[in-house]
Formats: sequence, structure tokens, C-alpha cells
Amino acid sequence: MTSISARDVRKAHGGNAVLRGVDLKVAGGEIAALLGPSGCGKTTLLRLIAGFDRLDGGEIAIDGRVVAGPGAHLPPEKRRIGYVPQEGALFPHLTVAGNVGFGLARRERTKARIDETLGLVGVSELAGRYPHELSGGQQQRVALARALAPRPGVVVLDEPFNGLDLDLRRAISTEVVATLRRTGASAILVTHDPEEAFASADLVAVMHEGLIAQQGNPLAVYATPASPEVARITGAAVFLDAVIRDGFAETVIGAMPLGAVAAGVNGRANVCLRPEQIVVGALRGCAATVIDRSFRGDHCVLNVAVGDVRLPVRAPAAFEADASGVVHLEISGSCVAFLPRG
Ligand SMILES: Nc1ncnc2c1ncn2[C@@H]1O[C@H](COP(=O)(O)OP(=O)(O)OP(=O)(O)O)[C@@H](O)[C@H]1O
Repeated sequence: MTSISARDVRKAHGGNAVLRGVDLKVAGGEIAALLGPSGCGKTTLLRLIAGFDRLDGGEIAIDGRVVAGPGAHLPPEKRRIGYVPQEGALFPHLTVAGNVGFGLARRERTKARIDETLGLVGVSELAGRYPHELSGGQQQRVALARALAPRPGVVVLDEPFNGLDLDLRRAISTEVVATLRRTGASAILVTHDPEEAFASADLVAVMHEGLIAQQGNPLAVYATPASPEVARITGAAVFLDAVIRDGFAETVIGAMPLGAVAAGVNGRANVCLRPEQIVVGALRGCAATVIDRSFRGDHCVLNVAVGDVRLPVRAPAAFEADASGVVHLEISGSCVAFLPRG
């Protein structure tokens, strides 16, 4: 199984520092999600790992062998990396079998190998079709097959499910991850969707402004974000002013223990918790006034006021405040504290 490591990787485009010292380690057989907002440098990093571009500084190693670094640049075809570009990008003039065969060296380009790969991703019956005769989901499966055909040690996928609608997106990403696991390939999946990252990956690397701001297992990253930016990139977050005393944060809606990140902090801070940690009830807890309510399908979001603090909280879909518009909030779990900046 093939490991991937990037150390202090730097890259500028047109004078702008896009990657500013990226460190990332993916163990053999691990699936990593590279999660970050548009423009933070995700594609730039993938292209450097795949060998399509040259880095300006730092080092990339595949299975301990430096493939890019000072004085080193192994060409893409020698890196044993499969690349699944945004929205598949199949060759329109080639059939499915032709697309899958394209990435294979001539001596490996056999019908048996192509059939085996199509079978692996469950599209054997589509071998003779052209890309325009496929649905979006089928195109994605074929793009994965094309990347997997040469049996790469590493597969990198650049927002491969972007063009698909939500249901299909969830189904295909689950399938793709299961296929990657069957092959034993290590993978880096680029996404800006935290749910997709959490559902797919063993390791989530959160990228912000050209740096990996945090990497770790999905639960750790979600529950203890290392910065307010990581908290926002990884899901909905509620920020509250707090006073920290003896490992507890006192906020306008009550006190809660601190998670590991901010142990040792005392005094004023900004704490972050997830919306589901604030439970809305009728009787117990801190009183809050409902300002408005928006229905979201499986839940609703209430904007509530506690004194002059406004915050969004989640409630059951059918929740209705009583005539007074007063609800009670209880908090559960721990929060993360960030010291004021500056
Ligand atoms: N070849 C290039 N020439 C000049 N600027 C580039 C080039 N490639 C990327 N950039 C710039 O580098 C920055 C990072 O781009 P990149 O595509 O890596 O971001 P990203 O995180 O993948 O974004 P998205 O999620 O929108 O695909 C952007 O500001 C982009 O405009």
C-alpha cells in the first residue's frame, strides 16, 4: 500500500502564493479528504502530487520516494497515480472501453484488463457506449475506471461529484469509496462538502488560504476545530462570547466544559459549538425568544434572542413555539475556545 507525503510544499501562480507550505501525510491504503473553500489551492496541490505541474519549494514523496522536490521531478506517468478530474472529463470521441484503455500502456491494453476494470466499478454493460450516451453518474464511474485501470497505488479525485445532484452524489461517492477500498489504493478526494469528506475519508485535511489548517480523523476535526475558519469550513458553527474559568466556558446560554484544544486558557474567549449541541425545549434551560423559524426538511432552524445575543438553533421539523414565543435552550457536550486575535 502506497503512502503519500507533502512537506512544506509551495507554489505560486502569476506571482500569488497559492500554496504557502503545505504539510500532508496520507498512510498506505488510507482515504484522505482535502476539504476547503473555492480557491484555497486544492486543485493546485493535487496537480503537484500527480506531477502535472512543478512545485516551487518543499517536497512530495510517494511511498518514501521523493517524486518532486529540489532538483527532482518524476513525470506523471511514472508516479503510479490515477487522476479523476472534475466532472470526469472523458474523451468524447472514445467509447467507454476506449476511455478505460487509454490510460493503459500498450502491452497492458487488453480486453481482459478493460473488462475487469469495468466490472470493478459496475459498468460492464456500457463498454461500447460513448460518453454522451451516459448519465452523469455513469460518466463518473467510467472516469474512476479509467484512473484505476493501470492499478495505481494512489488515486487523486478532484471534486469528482460536483456535477451530480445530491442523492446521486451521495450514492456514487459511497460506491467510489467502496471501490477504492477494494483495490487498496490510497486516495485523496478533493471536496468542499464537509458531509462528503466525513462520510468518505479516514483522514480529513482542512485547507484554508494555501495551508493545511488541520488534519485528523473526521470526528476529531468536527468536534475540536483548530480555528474559527476550520469550524466554519467543516460545518455549521455557533460562536459565543465566553469567560473561561477552570476548564469551563460560561456563556449567555449556560456553562459548558472545554474540549481538549483550549485547555489551560483562562479569561475572555470566543467559544464554538455545533448547532446540534443546543437542544431546544419548552421547560428547562436558558430562556430565549424566537425571532423567526425556517423549515429545512428533517429539522427547522430557529433564530432566537437571549438578551442582545442572536443565535441560530435547530429544532425538530414540526416544532412550534407557544404563543409567548419563549423557548428554553440546554447545551450538551463540550465546546472549543478561541482566544481573541490581535
Ligand atoms: N494556472 C493558473 N494560473 C494562474 N492562477 C491559477 C492557476 N491555477 C490556479 N490559479 C489560482 O490559484 C488559486 C487556487 O486555485 P485552485 O484551483 O488550486 O483552488 P481550489 O481550492 O481547487 O478551488 P475550487 O474549489 O474552486 O476548484 C486561485 O486563486 C486560482 O485562480
